[in-house]
Amino acid sequence: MPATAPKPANSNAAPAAATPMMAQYWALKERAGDCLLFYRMGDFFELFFDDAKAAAATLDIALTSRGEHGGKPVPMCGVPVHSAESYLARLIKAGHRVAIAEQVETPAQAKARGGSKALVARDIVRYVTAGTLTEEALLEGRSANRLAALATVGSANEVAIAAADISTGRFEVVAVRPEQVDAELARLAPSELLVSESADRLPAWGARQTVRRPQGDFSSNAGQKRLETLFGVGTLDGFGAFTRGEVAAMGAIAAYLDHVGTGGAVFLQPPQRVPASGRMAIDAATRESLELVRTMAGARDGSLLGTIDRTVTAAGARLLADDLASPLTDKAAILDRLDLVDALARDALWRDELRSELRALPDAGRALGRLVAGRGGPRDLAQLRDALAGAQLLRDRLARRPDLPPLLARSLPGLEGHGALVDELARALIETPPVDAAQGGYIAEGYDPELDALRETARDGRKAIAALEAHYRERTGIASLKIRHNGVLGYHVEVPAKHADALMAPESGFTHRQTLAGVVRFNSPDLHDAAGRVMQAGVHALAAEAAHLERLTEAAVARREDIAASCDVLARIDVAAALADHAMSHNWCRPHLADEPCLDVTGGRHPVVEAALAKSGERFVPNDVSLSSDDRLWLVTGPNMGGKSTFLRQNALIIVLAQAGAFVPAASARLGLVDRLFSRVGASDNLARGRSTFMVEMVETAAILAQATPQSFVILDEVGRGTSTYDGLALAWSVVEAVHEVNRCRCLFATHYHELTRLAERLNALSLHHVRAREWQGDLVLLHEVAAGPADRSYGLAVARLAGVPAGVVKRAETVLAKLEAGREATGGLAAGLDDLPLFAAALAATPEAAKDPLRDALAGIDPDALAPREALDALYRLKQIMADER
Ligand SMILES: Nc1ncnc2c1ncn2[C@@H]1O[C@H](COP(=O)(O)OP(=O)(O)OP(=O)(O)O)[C@@H](O)[C@H]1O
Repeated sequence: MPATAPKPANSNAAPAAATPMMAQYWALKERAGDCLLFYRMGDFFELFFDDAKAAAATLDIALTSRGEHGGKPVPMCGVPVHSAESYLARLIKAGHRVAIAEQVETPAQAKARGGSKALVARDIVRYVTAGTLTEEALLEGRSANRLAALATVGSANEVAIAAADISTGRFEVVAVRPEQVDAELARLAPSELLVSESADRLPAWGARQTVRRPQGDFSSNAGQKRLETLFGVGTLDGFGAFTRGEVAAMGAIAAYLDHVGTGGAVFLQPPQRVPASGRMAIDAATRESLELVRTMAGARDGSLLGTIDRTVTAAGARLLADDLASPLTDKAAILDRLDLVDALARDALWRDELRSELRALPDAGRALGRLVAGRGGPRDLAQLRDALAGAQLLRDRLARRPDLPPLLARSLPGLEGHGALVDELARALIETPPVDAAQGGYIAEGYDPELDALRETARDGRKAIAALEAHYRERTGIASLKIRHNGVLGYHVEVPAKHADALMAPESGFTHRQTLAGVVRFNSPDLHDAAGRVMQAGVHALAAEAAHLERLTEAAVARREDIAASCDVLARIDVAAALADHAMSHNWCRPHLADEPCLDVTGGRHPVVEAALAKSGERFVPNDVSLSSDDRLWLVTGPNMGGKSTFLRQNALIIVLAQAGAFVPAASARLGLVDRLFSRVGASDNLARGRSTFMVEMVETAAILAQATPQSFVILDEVGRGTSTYDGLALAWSVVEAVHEVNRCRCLFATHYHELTRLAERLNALSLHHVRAREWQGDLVLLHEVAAGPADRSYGLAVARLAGVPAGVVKRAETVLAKLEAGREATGGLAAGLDDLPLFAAALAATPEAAKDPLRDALAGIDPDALAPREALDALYRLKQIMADER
């Protein structure tokens, strides 16, 4: 949902009657565009007009008004600056973007500049947007937070997507075909997506925020320069050979980061090209229906990820989400991961040890992101210190182990080399420094003798002040005399009002400062001196600490790429150990990768359904599957609620897990690598995208038929049920035939159309299976067991009875059913006559689809008599362009 805060009526120019403040507000609002404008007023950020209404509604705070505009009160709301972060978090979550307008001079400076009435200058110093957050409070630790940009270059055939997670610096780019855009965006799931304002179509996949940016941001030439500056290199060649589209997409990210940070640094690692070929293609609809990392409702809990995630670090959790979202197709890479999980699965002691070490490590990746962005503090440096020290210890212990799995052995060097930085940070910082540097006190004693001396002076001064208090009590005889400190007066002497007279006397040595209801406050020359020493030493100490902080931050930032590499290794170990741990406690097995397209699973389970059943003490019934090139399409029938969908999905999930390099929920599993995975399960309404259920079903089915290869795996659940019986059956029939004859992929097809079972006689690689059920003493018992052969009947009425449909209605349905079945026997039923159909392949051959020829089509669409000369010339140019595009 993009933020929509329309500008006030005539925002381009303030009306003559506008106050200077409103004029300034409008100028800033004009620049903020559709972002909510946080306008700094003293200790508050204030919002006006529609911004105020939108923010007040989202934040549930009071909407008031300030002054008038055009005779009407100006709506206003405000949030305190010190707690602005939590309000920002809620606004961002609700889909808004926010522009922060700060005061950029002090009132004194304003006065010096423009006299006593001058307005303090304000400027937008930063934009807070979903994709560009680095604040810990605003981020979900266990999820990646990506900003993506979609660029199309030249002929629309080159599309590239760049994605950056600036909280960790990960920066990737992928070139895709236009039809892959949605799948790729669904994999990346960016929280903010940039598209050019000249793009004529937005991708169907909806980011939480889609932001249109100027066309110039997507220019590949400008992009190249921006990226070279960002990375401080003379050429991008060192990072890889990028296409123009890729450079344009990455450049758009760099331009946006410039825009939102207005100059602030961001942390991006050198971009990595993600080859579309090394990963399993999973389209957006399939991801959604399999609920890999989010449920259909958008929650992590209840997804595959939420169910199996046992990682102990936030970076591990983020990597596991990435792994599940993008399973591999490279056998060697999968085996590498599996070997590591296997080794950790076999050695529980080692696994536990590693996991407890990892658990103790802070999230160094995000701490580094904040430091690079200039928003880091002493606590972030301490997190780096602890994480990197931990990484080194881990490396040393791992290096001593014999038989390290190859992936781990190769990764070890990535954990080293931080010794000098860790030593420096260890000497410089106290054990647990504060998040914020403002109060000081984070640099350790003994690190800097000058700082120690300043602190000593301050301490001595405070001691002297304490001594003065005792001395004054004695001298005045007032036992309740106290020396206090506050922000306005600094150190002062305070006595109850009844004793004040003694100190008021001119010869007392005290100077009156303030009289309050019960107490009177004084100063004295000695106190003034001591306080001055304390204050001066304090100011100098703070400055010295700040200088150290800056230097240490620079030292850490200089090593950012090595630090990020170490974080990646730690995350990989965490993921493998977590998967091993889950596998062992749930009896999962290591999958075997075969060279031929097959899927042999014994005792397979659906991890999410199994976990849900376990909560209510129920047992999941494991099921087998065995697909090969001779028997690659299983038609699964059986009663509603019998477990068909569950069976289909569990096999898709087993494939995803196996190719992500994880163990799988089965007693044994063997599979040939899957290049593309498709799932069309259930007819969930997709009214949000403006298509009817049946339309969605057909669009997705069309995608499967167009793209599935013999290496693909497809699950189809009740295709055709969204339309009339005859249309549905006819479509289901021809889809099964096409999958069998043309796509030739492995496929599980669940259906209620009993008539489809006749296909088994005609299609030799198709076999019939059913989920078992029994009626016992009038009740339906669902066994959830998959068995060979077709279902004997559909049990629809028994399920209706089970669901509590009134007995009278079920009884009536039984009468109707008996009539229908009698009719079926007489006429041959729904599928009567299908036996005479020619085979699918033969039918296809008889109606070859005319080869597409856009030039011919365009020419056919032109009526020369109806064209003016100018239009005829345009038409000629169009034809030339079509020809050029085709080459
Ligand atoms: N193997 C199993 N073991 C135990 N319970 C199961 C199993 N499979 C499914 N179930 C239970 O049965 C319920 C229904 O399963 P599922 O949705 O897969 O049935 P279905 O046959 O696809 O139904 P419909 O035809 O109505 O879509 C599940 O929510 C689960 O509680």
